[in-house]
Amino acid sequence: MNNTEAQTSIVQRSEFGKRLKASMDLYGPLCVGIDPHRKLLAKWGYNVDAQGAELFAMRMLQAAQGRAAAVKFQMPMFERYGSKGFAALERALFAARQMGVITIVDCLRGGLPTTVSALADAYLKPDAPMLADAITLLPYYGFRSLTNLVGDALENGRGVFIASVTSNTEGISLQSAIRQRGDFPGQTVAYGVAHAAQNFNDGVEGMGSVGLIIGATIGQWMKTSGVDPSVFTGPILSPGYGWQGAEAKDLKTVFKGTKGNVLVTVSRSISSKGPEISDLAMATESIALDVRQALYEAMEENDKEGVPEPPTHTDNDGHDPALSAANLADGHPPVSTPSTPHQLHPQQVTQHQSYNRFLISDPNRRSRII
Ligand SMILES: O=c1ccn([C@@H]2O[C@H](COP(=O)(O)O)[C@@H](O)[C@H]2O)c(=O)[nH]1
Repeated sequence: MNNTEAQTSIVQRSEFGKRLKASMDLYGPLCVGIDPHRKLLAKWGYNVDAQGAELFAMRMLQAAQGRAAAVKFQMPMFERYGSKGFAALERALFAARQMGVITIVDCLRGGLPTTVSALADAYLKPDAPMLADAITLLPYYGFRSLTNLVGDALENGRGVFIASVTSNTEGISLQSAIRQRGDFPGQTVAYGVAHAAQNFNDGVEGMGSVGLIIGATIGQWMKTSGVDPSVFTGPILSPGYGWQGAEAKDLKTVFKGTKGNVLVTVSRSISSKGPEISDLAMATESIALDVRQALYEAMEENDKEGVPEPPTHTDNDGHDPALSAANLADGHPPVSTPSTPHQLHPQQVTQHQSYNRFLISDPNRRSRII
């Protein structure tokens, strides 16, 4: 690879993270989940079929546009209608692109490398029929089974979210299991996933493009999981808030010390307020505010524990004029400062120093997040 190619590759590899971060800076850390549950379609007065799912998706998109950083489509809830369901998802994704909304397709897939490579053709390559900005993946065939697919995503300026600690409490028994051999022996399954994902983000300025899924419901299991979200520099997609029971205090516990890279995805707590777009919009705005406040306080938690806070330069309202929405919309990259040491389990420190190296310590982050 020559220098220009290498440069292009670096730009492409960081593109999704930069776009998502700019959107989070503009609209806050909420992702609106578009899950056309059959009960909701009936409640909204739609047919329980592909057309109903599409109409539902279009309404949710309108409520999300300008109020949330991204939307997440629940793929199996379209797939259940067969080819018509896929066509509905295709059109909803096309509409989202036209509206400038960042899209995640929650396909939660995993498999042998050659098999999952087909997902890049379906969702991530420029001529993909269901082109999305990112997809979700399951790592339980081993993280390396996903390596080529992750590479395809990055080379096309797109991203992935890989399940590390899922929001269903049953998941923790598998995810906190200790690896017996292979990569990361002696560490939990979830830790190995987080570390392998972080490797892709190392060296990327600002937020990376390889994300994790960490449920907001699993506060009591965080230590057991072996995962420390505060040292991860890619985006973290967090389901579980609202309908599944997680509250603001849980976001503060799970994401203590994170640096503006948590994207909370909320579906039923918004869609259950439909079908009126004004009601959906109100629910979106209200949840967006609560989530933003909770994550801001989660960031502060770490500051209280002695991590020095760099000086901020704000105007009287506490906003940094240099980081106005317009400025960020112009694509100005986030400012990074050198990393700050973080507490890890001693075994983790010796074996996996690099997991700890890339804290995003952003002097302007307060004013950007508030
Ligand atoms: O660990 C996970 C991974 C994915 N999800 C998905 O997120 C949404 C949550 O919807 P709510 O209605 O806000 O509960 C849904 O699509 C799940 O399949 C998850 O919940 N947990």
